[in-house]
Amino acid sequence: MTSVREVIVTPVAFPDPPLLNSAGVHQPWALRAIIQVRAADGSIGLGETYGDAPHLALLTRAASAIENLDIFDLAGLVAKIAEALGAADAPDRHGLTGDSTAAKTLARVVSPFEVALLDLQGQAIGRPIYDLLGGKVRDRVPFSAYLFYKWAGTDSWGPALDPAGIVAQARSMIDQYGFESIKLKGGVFPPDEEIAAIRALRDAFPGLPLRLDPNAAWTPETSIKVAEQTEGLLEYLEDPTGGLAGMAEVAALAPMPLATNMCVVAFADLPEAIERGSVQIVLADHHYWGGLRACVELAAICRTWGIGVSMHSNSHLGISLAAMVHLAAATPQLTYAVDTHTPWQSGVDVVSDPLVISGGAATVPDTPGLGVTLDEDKLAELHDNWWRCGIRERDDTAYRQSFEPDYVKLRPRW
Ligand SMILES: O=C([O-])C(=O)C[C@H](O)[C@@H](O)C(=O)[O-]
Ligand SMILES: [Mg+2]
Repeated sequence: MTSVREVIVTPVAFPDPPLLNSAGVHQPWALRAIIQVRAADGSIGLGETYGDAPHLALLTRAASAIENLDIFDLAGLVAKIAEALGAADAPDRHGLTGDSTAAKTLARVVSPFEVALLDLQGQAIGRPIYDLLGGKVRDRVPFSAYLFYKWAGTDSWGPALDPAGIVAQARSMIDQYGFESIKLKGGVFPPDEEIAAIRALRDAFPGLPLRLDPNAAWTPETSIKVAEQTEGLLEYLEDPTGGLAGMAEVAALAPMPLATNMCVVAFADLPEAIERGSVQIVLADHHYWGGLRACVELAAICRTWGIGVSMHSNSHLGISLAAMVHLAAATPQLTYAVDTHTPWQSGVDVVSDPLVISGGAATVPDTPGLGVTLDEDKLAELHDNWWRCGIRERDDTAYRQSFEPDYVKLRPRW
């Protein structure tokens, strides 16, 4: 038996551009936590997750609870962490991935440890993680260009505050990464301006599928109007409005499918969503669904009910990217290009061999486990950033208010 000898949780911070969304604007540093699980034979499994202080406190509790666990005992992993957390809940402040509950908090805490144990299992048997998830159905995982309205920052992207700026951002991102599908983060400007940006993208990139995601910034009435005005332009409309009832109202009239990473964010949300017909596509995200295997289960439920599967992203580094690629490789139902914030991270990473997105896709690694290696020097540097940056919790609203004191987070706003 190979068991867990030691677990190290390291908070890190890396520069993040001023990206706008319906909660406010990204702070200058994004927080993550890097998990290292050292097995008795000396091998190390890696995981990556959110780095907000309340989440970090729970990760630390979980880390001590799993010492001596068999690396193949994933049921034991969940049981031990559930026992360590009790009814703890650590909601985030932005609400961009829906409401928090104790069950979702448990899923969020379990996730990076599950990835790290799968990494160890893969190394132990000499197989890539996708083989532990059922096998690879694709060799390349396509990603989408994830566009944001943004302020000028210290980054090289420049501001994007109108349709021309968004088209220029798309062009530059597509030139660098070869993306063949585009998502625009909306909910920032009045809907007419965002519709104009979508039209400008359609004119500039005639063949590429487009998505718009205002993170529940609109009422159902506004959502229906936008859906009508973007008929034929969007592959899907993501979270136009909040809640399963509101989404169902929109879905009944929208000419395109509705997708979500806000109203179906846990298994408990699925029965009502299915009954109401609230969404046609669910964005899986192993970071809050409870890990890679939980997302495979989610995809199976979606297949049963004829719901499509796409994949969500937050600001992340190369361990999460590798985990997302293994999951996407092993999920036949995932037929949409995956979201990623990778282009916004300007090459900063904690791994020495990050997966590369080129030609719009990442090649699935066939090496044992996750297929990426921690760079101790980079980890130390990003951990030092965490000490220096002073940010302990993501708060897009407060950061925007530091520039615009009258700003309030409103959902819906329009
Ligand atoms: O698809 C989404 O809703 C997201 O990716 C949520 C993220 O937090 C995004 O809005 C962001 O990074 O601001
Ligand atoms: Mg979304």
